[in-house]
Amino acid sequence: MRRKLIAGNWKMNGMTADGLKLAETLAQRAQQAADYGDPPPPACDLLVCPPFTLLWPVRDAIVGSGIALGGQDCHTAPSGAHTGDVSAPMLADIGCSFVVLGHSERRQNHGEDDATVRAKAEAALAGGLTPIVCVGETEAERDAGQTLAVIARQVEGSLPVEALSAADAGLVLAYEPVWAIGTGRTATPAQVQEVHAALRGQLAELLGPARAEATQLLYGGSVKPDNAPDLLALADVDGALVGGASLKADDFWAIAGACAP
Ligand SMILES: O=C[C@H](O)COP(=O)(O)O
Repeated sequence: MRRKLIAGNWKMNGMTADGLKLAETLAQRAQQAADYGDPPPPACDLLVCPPFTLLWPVRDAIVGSGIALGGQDCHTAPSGAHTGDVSAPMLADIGCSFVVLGHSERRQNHGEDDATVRAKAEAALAGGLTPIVCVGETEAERDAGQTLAVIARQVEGSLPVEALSAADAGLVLAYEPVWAIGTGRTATPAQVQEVHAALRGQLAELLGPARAEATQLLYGGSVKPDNAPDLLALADVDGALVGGASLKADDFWAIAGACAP
């Protein structure tokens, strides 16, 4: 049985006061749920991925709450002359256990291709982090009937298969249709399940059936409290990568609460 993961990708949002308030609110709720069962603890793991500037204060705000911390990107190298970059060991050092890689905004805005994403995922594994590798088709690709082919190509190119096999480590795969990110347009449950089932099948080919069954597949793209129950009930959806709604404690908590026990 795969436990669900609800991950908040704060993207480039939050000054110190905002980020701290959000993190403290989530931590208080998680603590209260764990201590008193009121509200009941969500039947999922929680993860927040703030911008680099907020990692330290958010780490301190959520310590002991059970909420995990993640970065939004990392470099392929562990250290060196890479101005403006942050490495996987640095993220691990500050308390991160996850890192989001290959998000479509990085692919589009920073020209990251599959090979780069794969190298970053290898670096993340070597640095002790669990990579959350993102894939997703554009609207034009979906309209052209290329969705499954595009996703398969991205997975083939982005997944650090050898490193995963060698390290016996895990990763999380996130399906994020580009046309659904930040648009308020969510993929239908049928569209999501079709892609996630294909992802599970491809993982079985690449990593073997047991690891494919154990790998968490997240959906991302305008996940909100009202659509979360239907999406999270799908057979091959093991959680959500939440953008905009993760910036509101009530919404993020409600999405987590939509995970069936
Ligand atoms: O990483 C998160 C995704 O890009 C989804 O963002 P969104 O929930 O604002 O659509």
